[in-house]
Amino acid sequence: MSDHYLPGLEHVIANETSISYLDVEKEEIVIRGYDLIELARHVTYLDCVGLLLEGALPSGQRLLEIESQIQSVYGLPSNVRAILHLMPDQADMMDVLRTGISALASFDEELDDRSPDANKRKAIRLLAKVPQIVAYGYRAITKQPLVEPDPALSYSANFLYMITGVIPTPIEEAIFDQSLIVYSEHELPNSSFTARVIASTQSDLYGALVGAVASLKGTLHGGANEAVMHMLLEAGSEDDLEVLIRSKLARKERIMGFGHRVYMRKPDPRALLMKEALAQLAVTCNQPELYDMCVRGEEIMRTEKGLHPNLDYYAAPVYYLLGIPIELFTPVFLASRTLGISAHVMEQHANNRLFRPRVRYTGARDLHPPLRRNSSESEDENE
Ligand SMILES: CC(=O)SCCNC(=O)CCNC(=O)[C@H](O)C(C)(C)COP(=O)(O)OP(=O)(O)OC[C@H]1O[C@@H](n2cnc3c(N)ncnc32)[C@H](O)[C@@H]1OP(=O)(O)O
Ligand SMILES: O=C([O-])CC(=O)C(=O)O
Repeated sequence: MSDHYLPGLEHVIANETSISYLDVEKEEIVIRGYDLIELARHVTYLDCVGLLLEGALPSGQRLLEIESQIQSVYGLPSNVRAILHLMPDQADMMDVLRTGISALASFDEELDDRSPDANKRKAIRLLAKVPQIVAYGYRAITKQPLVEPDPALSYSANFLYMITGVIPTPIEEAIFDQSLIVYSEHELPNSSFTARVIASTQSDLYGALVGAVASLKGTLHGGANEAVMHMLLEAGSEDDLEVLIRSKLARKERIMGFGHRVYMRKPDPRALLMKEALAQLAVTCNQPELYDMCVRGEEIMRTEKGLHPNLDYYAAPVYYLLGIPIELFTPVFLASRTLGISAHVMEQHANNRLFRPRVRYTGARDLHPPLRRNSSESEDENE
């Protein structure tokens, strides 16, 4: 047994996969052979559903089938809706989502069937229902009118519509779809790893996804997109953002939306795409100052720390301009990542080896407990 220990499993190869790979040198995110950014520019999120779950980009006919399969299972069981209504007003939306997915599991008749076909059908059901848990859960808790899915809309337009209650413009729809693609899969982040670890015990897709929700909630991972928006709003202007970032850095605080375990000091290609989207939206929404503020933040971090923005830095203001409530930024990320996580769980189930690593022990040895069980006499002796 090797006693080589790398904290945080940094640089450790923990899996073989044919799903995706971060080629940091080439600044490319490889998704089943394709460049993620090229996919985001040319195809739709539903194409990526075919690519990730079935291994190849779907034909036009298959794409229509995927769309109708998803639409045919839109809707939440009434008991799941009731559970969402019971969540307290102050609940974190990631906790609401975790609870909703967990509740949904027991309504899936194929829950414990780990065959590739059953897993794919469950993934399709999750892709239909997770966005609705996000939108419905938020509206239930904030006591807003509930918005049912509209099958006349595209997958992404419908998701945004269920959240905002307004049918998006074609530009908004296209940008939101691109954001879902860039959030859909990213090799082996903490959340997908968590899901694979859970799946490796032969546990089910829903359980693995619930674990991934808990992982993604943290601000070192998905939770950063919400933290970024709070920081931008707290600053309110370019100059004040500079002051805020500098004062945080002086206090040795982390600036959310910057840095990445794998990219380290190289750019995250997804952030560049979302920066373009922000530039476009800032014009259509007449909010050029938000774009300028973000660019200033990026420049300060590059000069002060040599760090680049990650996807969350530019996705946050994009979601803000799309009218998505800040509490839903991370849930939307999870809804999109449900796709990649499902692919990882399917791959794990298809070629499984239980995850069970070892530790480097740093605790005490050779201690002996007091003898409490024999008699009160011997216990007294020990005291
Ligand atoms: C979609 C996603 O999930 S992307 C990640 C989203 N998360 C965030 O944006 C949170 C902010 N970022 C971070 O905390 C980190 O960059 C992480 C957690 C993402 C990656 O961290 P790690 O790989 O553990 O990097 P590590 O902690 O070793 O940092 C290396 C150096 O960069 C600094 N650093 C890294 N990120 C940041 C940051 N956001 N702000 C300020 N300094 C930072 C560290 O302080 C450290 O500096 P030092 O060498 O002077 O001590
Ligand atoms: O890869 C990571 O560690 C985090 C990340 O960017 C993602 O999950 O999209």
